[in-house]
Amino acid sequence: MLITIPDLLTPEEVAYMRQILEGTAWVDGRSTAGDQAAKVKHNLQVPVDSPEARELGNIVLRALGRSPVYSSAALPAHILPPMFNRYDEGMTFGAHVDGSIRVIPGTGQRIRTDVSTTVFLTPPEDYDGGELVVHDTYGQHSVKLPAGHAVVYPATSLHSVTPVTRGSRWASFFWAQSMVRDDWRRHMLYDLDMSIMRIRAMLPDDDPAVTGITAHYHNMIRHWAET
Ligand SMILES: O=C(O)CCC(=O)C(=O)O
Ligand SMILES: [Fe+2]
Repeated sequence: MLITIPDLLTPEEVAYMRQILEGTAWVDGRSTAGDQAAKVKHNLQVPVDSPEARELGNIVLRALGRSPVYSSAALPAHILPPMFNRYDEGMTFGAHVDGSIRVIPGTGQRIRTDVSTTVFLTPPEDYDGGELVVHDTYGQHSVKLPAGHAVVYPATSLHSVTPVTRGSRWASFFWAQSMVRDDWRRHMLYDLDMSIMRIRAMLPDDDPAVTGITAHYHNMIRHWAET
């Protein structure tokens, strides 16, 4: 399941983040990649433990907290500190699967990466190439979104970023461990939640159809969630 979240960040947040990122030190992105990914990874990143990454990461986390769509799609139990990357002309990230377990810097806590997110920070007209391509059982999905928009996809999928041929593509990316580790179950819960919202727009909240389907949603979560 691939879900886009329009306007996760406000234009002011994007502008502020870009201004801070302009002045930060960028390092080779291979520093945080596993063996296979490192061989196909050619980008730059802000060091995870830098003050800038922490401050900007908190802005992203606050934005996620405002997004019912992110909560419903990811059902996050833990979110890793958001990271920041850029692809200048000629940079790319070949096909890879993200490492399944990551450690939260500083705490040593291990997180299972179930859900991946990219938040675009550069307007699409400012660069060519740089599409995020996600492979799933239905084929390949190419994603390039306006600045401030996010895409959420299963960390289990093979994905890549096509070479940037003009300009520079900046983004925030991060992983969450979901309360529901199985992508198909998360997908069903997300579809059900969206249907409940549509039904609630048509019927009063005390209608037995609304209470019944809402109870069913919560009982499925109770059945499947690990907290
Ligand atoms: O830049 C992106 O959109 C994705 C980055 C990525 O796949 C990764 O760092 O593992
Ligand atoms: Fe990745």
